[in-house]
Amino acid sequence: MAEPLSNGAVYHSVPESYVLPEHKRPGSSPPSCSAAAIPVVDLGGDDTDRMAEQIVAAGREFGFFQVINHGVPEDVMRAMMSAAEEFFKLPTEEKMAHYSTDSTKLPRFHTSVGKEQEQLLYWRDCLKIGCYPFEEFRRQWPDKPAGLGAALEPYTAAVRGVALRVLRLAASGLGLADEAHFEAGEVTAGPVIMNVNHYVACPEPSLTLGIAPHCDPNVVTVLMDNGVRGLQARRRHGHQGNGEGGGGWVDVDPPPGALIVNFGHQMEVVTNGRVRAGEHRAVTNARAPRTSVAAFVMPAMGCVVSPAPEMVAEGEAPLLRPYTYQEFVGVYTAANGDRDAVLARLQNNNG
Ligand SMILES: O=C(O)CCC(=O)C(=O)O
Ligand SMILES: [Fe+2]
Repeated sequence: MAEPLSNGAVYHSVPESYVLPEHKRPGSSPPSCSAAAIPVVDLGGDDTDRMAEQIVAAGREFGFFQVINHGVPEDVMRAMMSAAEEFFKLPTEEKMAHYSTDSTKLPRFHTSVGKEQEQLLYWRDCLKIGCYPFEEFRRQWPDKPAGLGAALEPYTAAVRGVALRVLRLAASGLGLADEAHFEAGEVTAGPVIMNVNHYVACPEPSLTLGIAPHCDPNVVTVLMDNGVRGLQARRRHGHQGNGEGGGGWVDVDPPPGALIVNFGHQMEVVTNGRVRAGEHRAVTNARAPRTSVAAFVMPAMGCVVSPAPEMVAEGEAPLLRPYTYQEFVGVYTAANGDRDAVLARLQNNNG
């Protein structure tokens, strides 16, 4: 079992098991130029056509954008972030009461990817929490830190609202017949699951990563961090639907109070590649601990995910073969979230 990094050990160098082979280290691909900043979409006001257009444009290029004037109250965000930070300061035995390498367990405290046997470790601890529906999950929420339970409900409700609003805007920007396409189907009918990620300061950030490059498995994720940078999004080159062609890494540097939104694999599938899943990774830093809270709006497990009819031109094949979300999760877990490996196993062979 790998020892969670936040359990109190002091690291003056990166232990061997965290040292990535050279081609996987954060500095091995060139950074994008600064002009490639992640778009900021203002959700205030009533110019919904502009918002929809910006969301679709950002979805094409990055699968990533930031939202301001999103309506999530500042105190709700602050309470969630302080509870998140407090969790990792708890005494080791209190955190370890939730520790598990069973990826189906909730809540679950783990480190790195969180599998039983990991040859190569990532510089991250994580508390995964089932959040919504509240009736299903509330009684399992950790009772420490004291503010966590009270913070989870308003925060989850608010960011789920932002996620659904973004999906309505995306549907309209894409020209889907039903603005509620994503709510009407089962692709947003599953739970909201949260990753509370924590990256302790790392003595040698060039040797390791907090999270390896991946796209989230779900349809849309809303994320906030504690103001310490570390999230990077990959700009995508190449033409639509082509799994290749990852560009450089761009720092996601949100303005104060902003939320970060990224589309997951299911968005790319529903739009048949017109909007991309945002590939991202987390780098570490030597100065300060970083905490991030990622809320995943999930499909129902039995959901058969397929492109919206309007997103498939005549003669065009769907990117992936039909699958249930349950099957997708199995493939995703086996591939450790690696984008190309996931897509290779679900590609449409008739296309
Ligand atoms: O810490 C971050 O900013 C990224 C977290 C993330 O990608 C995840 O939890 O899936
Ligand atoms: Fe992610």
